[in-house]
Amino acid sequence: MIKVGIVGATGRMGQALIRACLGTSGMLLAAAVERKGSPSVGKDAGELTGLLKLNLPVIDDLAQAISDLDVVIDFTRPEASMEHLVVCRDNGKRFVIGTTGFSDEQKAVIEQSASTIPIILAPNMSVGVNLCLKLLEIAAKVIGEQTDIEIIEAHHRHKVDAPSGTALRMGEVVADALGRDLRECAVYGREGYTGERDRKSIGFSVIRAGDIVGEHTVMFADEGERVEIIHTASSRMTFAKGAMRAATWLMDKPAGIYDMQDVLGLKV
Ligand SMILES: NC(=O)C1=CN([C@@H]2O[C@H](COP(=O)(O)OP(=O)(O)OC[C@H]3O[C@@H](n4cnc5c(N)ncnc54)[C@H](OP(=O)(O)O)[C@@H]3O)[C@@H](O)[C@H]2O)C=CC1
Ligand SMILES: O=C(O)C1=N[C@H](C(=O)O)C[C@H](O)C1
Repeated sequence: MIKVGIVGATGRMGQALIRACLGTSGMLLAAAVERKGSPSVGKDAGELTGLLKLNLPVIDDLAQAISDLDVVIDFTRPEASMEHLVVCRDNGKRFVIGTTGFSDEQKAVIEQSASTIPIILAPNMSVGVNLCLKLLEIAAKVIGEQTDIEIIEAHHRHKVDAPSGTALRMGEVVADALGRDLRECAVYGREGYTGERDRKSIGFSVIRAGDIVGEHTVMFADEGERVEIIHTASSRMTFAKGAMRAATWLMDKPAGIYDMQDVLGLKV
């Protein structure tokens, strides 16, 4: 059995992760961790998820449980994930990170830690989004130079980072395929007298509303025709199942930094 620790256990993704873990044969939910001061600490992880009692109380310190875990899955906040990274690194444990919104400095620390432990860092663990990333690479190479490229994403009202990690990764994939640097060509929202569009720019538009799980559209617009690659997530279970697949895949991997393209064998 793979012994799994889930941090952010009572969050939107944490709840889906617990359900996915319990529904995956070969996996054992061995720890459910929340932030210090959370009202969930001490309550049963199964009952909090609306399931049967698991006799697994939510704890508030990953370090308490780490020696008993094979892999830690973290969908929380960048600052929290950075703390959990240190616990995993110091204890030689595999780490699956779904959190988004990291700074460049935080990403550099994650990459350094991957010289010691195996880490998966992926802004979107759904199979469909990762297939879309591959399709985007092809589309950018075929029609990217002649088209205007715009990325539109929509998420629920509680999301705290923008654009989404997925939208940014989509932008990076397209920019890389075209030999552009996203840091130089990205345009984040437009307002006022903007002037005409810079043909080499990649535009980002963000919607935050209601309970939208996650929608991403990448538009390649020419005169006379337009290609759109669209992904719509209708349930968080798609991300949670991807995280279980990632954790299982990581079990026999050496130290290093990986993403879902590695897990799904899409890197060629
Ligand atoms: N890679 C992927 O496929 C996906 C990634 N995400 C990303 O996952 C992250 C979480 O999203 P979501 O579940 O919607 O957010 P939520 O706010 O619902 O959940 C985050 C959870 O983390 C908890 N938390 C915060 N700090 C700590 C800490 N120090 N230790 C332990 N737990 C902590 C929060 O507790 P409290 O609420 O009490 O503060 C909360 O329960 C986001 O960055 C999101 O973008 C989301 C979906 C898919
Ligand atoms: O916060 C979310 O909900 C999601 N976040 C991820 C992101 O930022 O890309 C993935 C997914 O779209 C849901």
